[in-house]
Amino acid sequence: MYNQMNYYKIPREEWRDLYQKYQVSLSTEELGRIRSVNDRISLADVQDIYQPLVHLLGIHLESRRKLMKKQAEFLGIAPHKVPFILGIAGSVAVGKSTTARLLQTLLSTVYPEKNVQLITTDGFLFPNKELKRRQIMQKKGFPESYDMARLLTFTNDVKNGLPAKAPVYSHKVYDILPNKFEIVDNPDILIVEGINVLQLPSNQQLYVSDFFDFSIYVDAKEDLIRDWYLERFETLLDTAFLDPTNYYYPYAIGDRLRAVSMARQVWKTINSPNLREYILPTRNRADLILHKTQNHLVNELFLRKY
Ligand SMILES: Nc1ncnc2c1ncn2[C@@H]1O[C@H](COP(=O)(O)OP(=O)(O)OP(=O)(O)O)[C@@H](O)[C@H]1O
Ligand SMILES: CC(C)(CO)[C@@H](O)C(=O)NCCC(=O)O
Repeated sequence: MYNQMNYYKIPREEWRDLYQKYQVSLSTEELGRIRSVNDRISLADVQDIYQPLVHLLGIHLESRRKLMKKQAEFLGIAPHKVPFILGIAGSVAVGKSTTARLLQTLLSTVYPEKNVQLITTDGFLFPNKELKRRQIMQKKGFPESYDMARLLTFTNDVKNGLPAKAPVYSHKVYDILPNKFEIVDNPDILIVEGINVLQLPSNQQLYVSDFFDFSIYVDAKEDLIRDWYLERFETLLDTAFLDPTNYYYPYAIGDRLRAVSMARQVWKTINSPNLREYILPTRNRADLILHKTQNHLVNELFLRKY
């Protein structure tokens, strides 16, 4: 373990051994659930990286619960449930949603009595129509393309125990789906995943992360992330092939090399500048940085000291 500013830098081999004695072996059924999140997830990573992480999250959950109880006693009010919110940040295509779904599965396995819900901030993008009206269609994912006020209200409602509705974005349609919502109601744990969760909205006084009890930044070298983006793009083409309503259909039936070169261009002109200018600068706000290398394997972790 090394000291690095306000983080402990922990190599994989050390992290793996930290909580060894608490590790539980997963049943075939549990492994099946993990496989259904993404069948390429390394089971060595599940055991060596994500299981200790769930243990650490358990420590935070418990201390948060105790603090809330003591604070209620101090105020002389009845203790009430305050959902624990876990934020997951990082670049487009770095693997936030895969990490989020994996943690949802593991947390639900370790704490079967807890209701663990998950949303992505993609749903808080303005619809394409509004992006066009504002002439920022080429800035999808940049801070100005999100309705951050709505995301803040949503997070505030969840913390206050109110049912909250999150709009839904579809990669397949490349737009917000009209009249479709995810309802978050009475969770014990809510995972909020998105490129912007550690950003400060320009015209607001609050960070979304003010509502977080723990935050994770998923990190990797940009060249690798770009490759993962391009690989995912090709997978999207493979599924879009038979569906003319799919946004990617024209690319799927056209020349493959041209389609991939178009995706490279999107990376270069949209997702890469967004990463460098707006996402990467939020990394140092995270409580934990998960650093990935080839094949999404985690090689080191940075845990905030205080
Ligand atoms: N742990 C992992 N093991 C193997 N493959 C992974 C892992 N995490 C992510 N991937 C793959 O990397 C690609 C990007 O992952 P994912 O869609 O989860 O990223 P994301 O950060 O949520 O992207 P976006 O911001 O665009 O929604 C996908 O093709 C996914 O299958
Ligand atoms: C929806 C976002 C912004 C974030 O997940 C991203 O996946 C995206 O669509 N970016 C716009 C450029 C592109 O098509 O990749």
